Amino acid sequence: MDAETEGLPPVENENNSNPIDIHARRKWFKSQQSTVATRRQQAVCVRRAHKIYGTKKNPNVILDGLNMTVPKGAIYGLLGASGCGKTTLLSCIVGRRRLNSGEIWVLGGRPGSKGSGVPGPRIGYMPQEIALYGEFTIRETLIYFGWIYGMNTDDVDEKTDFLLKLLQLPNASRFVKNLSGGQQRRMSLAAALIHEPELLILDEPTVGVDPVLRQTIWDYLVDITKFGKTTVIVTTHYIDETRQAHMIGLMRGGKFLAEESPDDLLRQYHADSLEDVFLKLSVIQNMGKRRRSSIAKEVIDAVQLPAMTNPALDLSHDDDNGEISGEFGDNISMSSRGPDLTSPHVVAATPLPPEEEASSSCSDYFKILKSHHMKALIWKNFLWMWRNVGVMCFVIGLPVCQTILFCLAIGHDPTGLQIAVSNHELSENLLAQQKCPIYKGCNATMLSCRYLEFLKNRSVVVTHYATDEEAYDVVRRGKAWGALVFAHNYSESLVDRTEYGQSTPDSVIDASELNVKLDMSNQQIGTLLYRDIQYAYLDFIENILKECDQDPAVGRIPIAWKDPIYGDRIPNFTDFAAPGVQLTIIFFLSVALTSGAMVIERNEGILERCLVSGVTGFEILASHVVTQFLVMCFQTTLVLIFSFSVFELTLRGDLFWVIMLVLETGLCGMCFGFVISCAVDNERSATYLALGSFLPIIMLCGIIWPIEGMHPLLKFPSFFLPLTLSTESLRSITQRGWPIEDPHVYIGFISTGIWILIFLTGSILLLKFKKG
Ligand SMILES: Nc1ncnc2c1ncn2[C@@H]1O[C@H](COP(=O)(O)OP(=O)(O)OP(=O)(O)O)[C@@H](O)[C@H]1O
Repeated sequence: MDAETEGLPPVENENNSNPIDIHARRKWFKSQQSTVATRRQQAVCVRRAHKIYGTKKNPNVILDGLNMTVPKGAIYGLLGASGCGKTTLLSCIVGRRRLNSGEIWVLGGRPGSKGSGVPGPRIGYMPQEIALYGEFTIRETLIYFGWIYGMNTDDVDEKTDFLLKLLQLPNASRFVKNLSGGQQRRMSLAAALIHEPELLILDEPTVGVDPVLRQTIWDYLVDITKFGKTTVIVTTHYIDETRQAHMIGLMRGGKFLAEESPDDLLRQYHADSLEDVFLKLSVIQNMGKRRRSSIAKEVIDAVQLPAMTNPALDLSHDDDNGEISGEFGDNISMSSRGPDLTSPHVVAATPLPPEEEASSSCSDYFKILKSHHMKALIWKNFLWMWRNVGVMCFVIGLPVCQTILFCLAIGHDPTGLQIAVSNHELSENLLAQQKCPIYKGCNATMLSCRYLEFLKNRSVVVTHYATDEEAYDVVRRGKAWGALVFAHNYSESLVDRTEYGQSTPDSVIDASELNVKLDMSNQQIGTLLYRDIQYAYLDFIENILKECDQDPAVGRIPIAWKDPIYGDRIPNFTDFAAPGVQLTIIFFLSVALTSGAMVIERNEGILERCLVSGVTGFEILASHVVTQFLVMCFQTTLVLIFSFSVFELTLRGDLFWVIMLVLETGLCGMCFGFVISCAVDNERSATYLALGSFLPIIMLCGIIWPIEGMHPLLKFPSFFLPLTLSTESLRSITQRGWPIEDPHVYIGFISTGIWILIFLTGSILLLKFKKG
C-alpha cells in the first residue's frame, strides 16, 4: 500500500466479492487527518462531545470532549466500565439524545437531519432493554419490525427462518414473554438484524448468551462487515470478545483512553489481554490527577506501565488536550491541520446525504404519515388489544358500568326518611298502637292525621312519640331527620284560623301551626324535607277545600307555576349531572387508555426503538388515535344506549350531535393522555397526573355544581377548561333541545376542537424535544 492510499477508509464495492484479510483491513483504520469531508466519510464520527446530566449546580458529566471515529465496514467495540456512558453515547449517535456541545456525523449526515436516514432504516438498533412486546410471538415481532423497515411479509418470513437458525431461537410461534432472558436478548438482536442495516448498533448483545453462541454471533458480525457494506458498533462487558473487532474504543471518565485495533493496543502496551490494556490505560489516566484514584493502590502497584516515549500515550495530562485525545484512530483535530478536500481520502464511496442541521421547522413535526409505518403500528395496536382481550373488555365495559351506577345511584329523591311526630291530638291508646285515624270528606276531626297521610305519600316514614322532647331526642340521636309537633287543639285552631281571618288571636295562630325541627346537616335531605313538608301541606289544604265544595285555588299561595319553558316542573339532579358525567367518563377513560399505552411502550424501551427505526412521534400518536378511537366508539355507543334507552334520561335535541360531541370529547381525552404519556417517564407519574387533573376538572367544569355558584375568581378560568363549554353544550342539546346553530351548542364543539389541537401539538413537541 503506498503512502497516498494508506489510511483510506474501506471503499464500498458491491462487485468486490473477495473477503479482505482482516489485518489488511485494520491497516485502513489508521490515524488520518480529520476534515468535515473525512468525517462524513466515516460510518460514525463524534467530535468534542460533551454530555451532562443533572442540574447546573450538580452536573454529572458523562461525555467530556469525547472524539470517536468508526470507519465504514468496521466492527467497533465500545468498551468501558458500567455507567461510564456507553449507552448515552449510543443514544446520541442514533439521534435519541442531544449533546450539550460537540458534533456527531452518522453515515455522512447529522442524526435527525432531513435526508440523513438517521434515525431510520439505515440503522439497526438493539437497545440494552429487551424492548419487545411480550404478548407477541417471535414471528409477529419480526413482521412488525420488518414492516416498519418497509420489508414485505415474504422477505420477513425468509429472513426470520435464517435468524432463528443463526441465533438458535425456538419455534417462531413462541411468545416473547415465554422466552428465557438470553433468548429474549437474541430475539432483540434478531429484530435489529432483520432489515440488514448499514449501521448496526448493538448495546450488549451477548449478555446471557453462552460462549458457543457468542462466538457464532461474532462470526456473523465479522461476516456481514466483510465487504464493507455494514458497520457494527457493539458494547460489551466481555472485553476479550472484542479481539475480533477491527477497532475498539476504551472509554473512561467521559473520554476514550484509546481508540485502536486490538492487536496494536496489545503490542503498544505489552499486554496479554485487552483487560490488561484497559487497566494500564486507566492507571496512566489517573496519574498526575489531583483527585483520589478510583483504582486500588495494590492494583496500581502491580501494573507495569510501558515507557512513555510516545507523548500521545501519556494520558495523565489529557485535561489539556482539547480536541486531541491521543493519536488514536481519527482523533486528530481538524483545526490542527488544514482541511484537504482534494485528498483521495475524501472521495465519497456512496452518495452522502445533504449536509443539514437538525430540522426544526414546524411542518417537519407533522410529516406525512408513511403507509408502511402506519400499517405496522396499527396492526401492532390491534394485535396488542387482541392479546389483551380481557383488559379490552374491561376498558370497553367500564364506562357502561359507570353510567349504570350513575343512573342508579345519583339524582333520585331519597325515600323512607324517618320523621318523629309528637301529636297531642292522639289519645294514649292510639299512641300505643301507633294509629292516627283519618276522617275523610268535609270533616275537621283529627286534621293532623290527615296532613300526615299526605306527608307519608311523599315517601316519609312517620313514627309517633308521646312528648315533644322524645321526638327531638330521636332526631338528636340521628334516628330521624326531623320532628313535627301538633298542638292538642290543632284541628280546631286551624278551622278557627280560617274563620276568624284577620282577627285570629295569637293563641289560635300558635296552636294551628305545625312546629318543625329538622336535621339540616345533610343539605340534600334537609332541602327535600323542607320542600315535601310544604308541598304536603298544600295538597292537604286543597283536598279539604275540595271536599267542602270550595275552590282549592283559595288555599294555594298566589303564585301560578305554569309549565316550564325547558325541563320538568320538578327538575331532577340526574338530568342536570348526566351530560357532565357522560363526558367526564369518556374523557378520563380515554386519558387512561392513551397515557397507559404510551407509557408502557416507553417503559419497555419499545418507543425508543421504534423512534430509532425511523417512525415519527406523530405516526405513533396517529396509530393510537386510530385504534383507541375504535375502542371509544364502542364505549360511546354503549354509554348512550344505556343513558337514553335503558335509563331514559332526558334527550330533547338531536342524538347525532350528542354522539359527535361525546366522540370529540373522547378524542380530546386521548390527546390529553398523549400529553401525559409524553411528559412523564413512568406509569406511576402518569397515574398521578391523570388523577390530579380529574378532580379539578370535575369541580371546575360545572359538572356537579353550576358555574354561576362558583367563587368569582374561579368562574372565569373555569370557562377555559376542556369540559366546561362541552358540558354546557351537551346540556343545551339534551335538556333544551337546542340545535347546532345555537352559539351555546357550537361553542362546545369549537372549544373541544381547540383543546384537541393544543394537546396534540403539545404531545408532538414533547416527543420531539424530550430526548434528554
Ligand atoms: N436520563 C438520565 N438522567 C440522569 N442520569 C443518567 C440518565 N441516563 C443515564 N444516566 C447516568 O449516566 C451515566 C452513564 O449511563 P449509561 O447508561 O450511559 O452507562 P453505560 O456505560 O451504558 O452503563 P452500563 O454498561 O451499565 O449499561 C450513569 O451514571 C447513569 O446513572
